[in-house]
Formats: sequence, C-alpha cells, structure tokens
Amino acid sequence: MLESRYLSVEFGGVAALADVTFTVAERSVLGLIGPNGAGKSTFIGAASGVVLPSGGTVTWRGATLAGKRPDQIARLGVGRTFQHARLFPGLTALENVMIGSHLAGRSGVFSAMLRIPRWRKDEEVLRAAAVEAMEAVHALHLAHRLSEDLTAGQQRLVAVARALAGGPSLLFLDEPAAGLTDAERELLAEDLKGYFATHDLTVLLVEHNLGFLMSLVSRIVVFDRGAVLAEGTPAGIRADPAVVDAYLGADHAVR
Ligand SMILES: Nc1ncnc2c1ncn2[C@@H]1O[C@H](COP(=O)(O)OP(=O)(O)OP(=O)(O)O)[C@@H](O)[C@H]1O
Repeated sequence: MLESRYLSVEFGGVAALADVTFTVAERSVLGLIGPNGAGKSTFIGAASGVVLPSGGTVTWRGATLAGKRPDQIARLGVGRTFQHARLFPGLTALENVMIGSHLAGRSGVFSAMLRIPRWRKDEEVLRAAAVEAMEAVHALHLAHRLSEDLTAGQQRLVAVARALAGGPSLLFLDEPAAGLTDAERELLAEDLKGYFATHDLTVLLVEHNLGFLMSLVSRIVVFDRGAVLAEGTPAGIRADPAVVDAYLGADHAVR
C-alpha cells in the first residue's frame, strides 16, 4: 500500500501541500486530479525524492519515501514519469529507455543483472527490458530515432516506456497523455490497461484528460489548493458538487 499521512510541503514558506492523507491500495490504479497548482506534481515530487517534505510521511509497503533521495526511492521499486518528458538529446529512444531503466530500476532489471556477471550480458538484459517496455506502449518503431527528432507525443510514450522498463512495483505517471494525438491517447489507454492487468503494479496517475484517466482508474483523489478535497469512485467523484465546483465545471467537461 502507498500511504500518505499528513504530508506537507512548503515552497519559500508558502504551503503547496498541507496535511495530505490518503492511501492507494496494492495493485490498484488511483487517479489524482485537481485544478492547476493544486499540488499534484508536488505530491509526486515528494514521494519520489525531488521535493523535500516539511511534515508528514509517505510510505510504500511500509518503507519511507518522502525525505529520501531519488536513487534510494528508485531502489525500493518506485518508477515515475515527469510532467515534461526529459529525454536525453543526442541519444536514440531505445538508449533513453535503457539508461532510464539502468538508473531507475533496481528491483526487476537490476537484480536480474546481478545474477549475470558479464557486462555484455548486462547490456543485453537492459536492452531486452527496454524493448519489452517500448513494445508494451507501441513505441518500438521509434527505437532508433534520436529523441530530439520525436514529436511531443512520441517523446511522452518513450518516457512512459522508460518508467516501465525499470520494472517498478509502484509507478507515478505525471500527465502521460499530454501532447498525444487522440489516436495516440486511445492506444496508450488500451496499452496501459493491458500492462496494469498483467503486472504486479500499483499506480498513481495524474492526468487532466479525464476520459483517459477515468478509463484506467478504480478510485480518484481530488486535490484543491494543496489539500484533499474529495476521494471516491469515478462515478462518485463525477457527481460530487464540491468537485464539480472546484474542477469539473465548465472548463473541464468529462470527455
Ligand atoms: N519548485 C517550486 N518552487 C516554488 N513553488 C512551487 C514549486 N513547484 C510548485 N510550486 C507551487 O506549488 C503549487 C503546486 O504546484 P504543482 O505543480 O504541484 O500543482 P499541480 O496540481 O501539479 O498543477 P498542474 O496541474 O498545473 O500541473 C503551485 O502554487 C506552484 O506554483
């Protein structure tokens, strides 16, 4: 279980998150939504070690996440994507996925590597994991293209593949569908659905495209101004007047 208890984050004395408490059940997919600036990315940042909390705890299967370094958190089997794809320029898509899984994945890939001493074998293991992850999101045809030559949507898919290639048990996806065409987004939703169903994976998904989000999640937590505004099933959240008021109103019609 992922458990956030009274997590608080301040930036220069201004509260970005205040006493945020919620849980994500093992092997479930939770959607985290809310208006711009509500603190969604800040939560992922704190839980993945790039933002320091000012109070509270975030634990995964009982192990502390918030307050640790990103590499320590990655070693606990936690993977993430960023709001911006952050691929390394000058490297191919495949190389980006391989490097990402090498840096991040200590649970699946890395332990597999430890059992195979020769460095060539190491590279083969990384490559195989990268190819499998790229295949899972229909991105394998991009393998040998330079990352800077990819469209925004393609870069996004490669970033998702990079997070999957590390073999995470807990995955934070920060707006994976941003910049995708309608067709790419629909395909990614199908791909992720299949992936989640066949892997031992707990997922926290931040996404403004609510059609995409609602097709993947079983529960939703709504943030508003750094606090939990509501929590429930997709149907319950859609019908919650406070959520409609704060977020789902005119500008955010459910697609
Ligand atoms: N590094 C930072 N320094 C100062 N303030 C920050 C920093 N990162 C985020 N904030 C502020 O913290 C608040 C929460 O931002 P955050 O990006 O977490 O919101 P969000 O819900 O992810 O928004 P969006 O949907 O627009 O991505 C905002 O007021 C933002 O301006």
